[in-house]
Amino acid sequence: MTSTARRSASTDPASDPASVGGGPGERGRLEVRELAKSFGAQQVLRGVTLSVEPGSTTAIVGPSGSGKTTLLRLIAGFERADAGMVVLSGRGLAGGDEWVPAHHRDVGYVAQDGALFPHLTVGQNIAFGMDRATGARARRATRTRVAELLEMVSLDAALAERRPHEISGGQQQRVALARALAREPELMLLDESFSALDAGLRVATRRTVGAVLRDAGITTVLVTHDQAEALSFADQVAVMRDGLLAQVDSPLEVYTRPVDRATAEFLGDAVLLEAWVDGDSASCSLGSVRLAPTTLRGRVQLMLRPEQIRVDEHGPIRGVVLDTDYFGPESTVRLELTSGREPGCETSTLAREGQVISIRHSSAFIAARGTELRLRIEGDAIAFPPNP
Ligand SMILES: Nc1ncnc2c1ncn2[C@@H]1O[C@H](COP(=O)(O)OP(=O)(O)OP(=O)(O)O)[C@@H](O)[C@H]1O
Repeated sequence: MTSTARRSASTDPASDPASVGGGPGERGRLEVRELAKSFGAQQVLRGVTLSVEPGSTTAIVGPSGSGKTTLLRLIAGFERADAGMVVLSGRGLAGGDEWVPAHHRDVGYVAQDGALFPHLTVGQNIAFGMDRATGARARRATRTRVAELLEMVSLDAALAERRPHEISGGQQQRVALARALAREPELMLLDESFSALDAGLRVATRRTVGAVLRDAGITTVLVTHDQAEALSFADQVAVMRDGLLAQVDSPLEVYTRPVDRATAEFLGDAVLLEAWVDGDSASCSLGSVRLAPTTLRGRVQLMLRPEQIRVDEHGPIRGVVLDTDYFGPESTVRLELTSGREPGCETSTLAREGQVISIRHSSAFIAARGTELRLRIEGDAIAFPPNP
């Protein structure tokens, strides 16, 4: 766990904005403390604490209805929390006696559909948030700034004269970002901002937007339900479940060291096996598997990512292909484990012929049903408490 995550997991509710994080001098530092919010009888946020370093990017992921958008709206100032506080650059925005309205928060917000004004041109949309310019010189300055902002988001300045329906969805999202950037916010909130785009455009737009925000040093919080997007876009991933953050860590840590089974399964496919801890390894149907550090003892549930189980002609584990799910560069192969370990290879007391596992495999070679493959495990497995 990173130091940021450890701080984020703290339950110490600070009441003085200036004492939170790095204090007033730290432009762009976001601190969210113990935020709670209910709608009627439904408690949607149950004490969310999160630190975002200045200029860094955090992705909030979680299942539908877990409270991601509500958290973002509280940070933006579109809703009031029942308890807790929001501090940006050492300035209390919400909590205690503090309340700064949304339009005074130095916070940019880009919605899923961009929410451009359809009756205004692209240029007018971008200029909307800028100071009202009067006089020829001020109008020229606005035009120059609009052109700069269009260039910043990799759009041709000629698009300024078009209306939103005359440009593509990806271009609309970039215009929405340019409009939000025009106000030079300290914090940018992206609410499912790439979800409406198709796969290729989505990756390209995400990359451009990410680079613009990083280069401008703007602290960014992205809400997404897309795990791959969160892992690739952010410096820090916050996994939300039932109104709480289950884990806040680097993308690598949350994926390879998830704190519990639900987090592991939410972030990607998981191979889960009954196992028995034996020192720093565990015995399971795949034999003896090295464990990531754990305090658990005895019976556990073991988690491996499918890509950790590799096809290797000298591997000690054998399985017969049941079927293959092809999806472009990779396939998921379902295998039934068979006996017949190599001499000298430890036989697990939990070894079970007939157990079915899924692995990920390069699609360059598609194994036909009935083929016997030999396998080995790469890296450490994670131990979770056993199923009750
Ligand atoms: N203004 C509101 N009034 C009543 N209930 C609300 C309101 N806003 C959100 N909710 C409820 O709060 C819960 C969390 O909603 P929220 O939009 O924060 O979840 P989410 O994690 O962003 O979900 P999704 O990924 O589907 O957008 C949902 O059950 C939702 O119906």
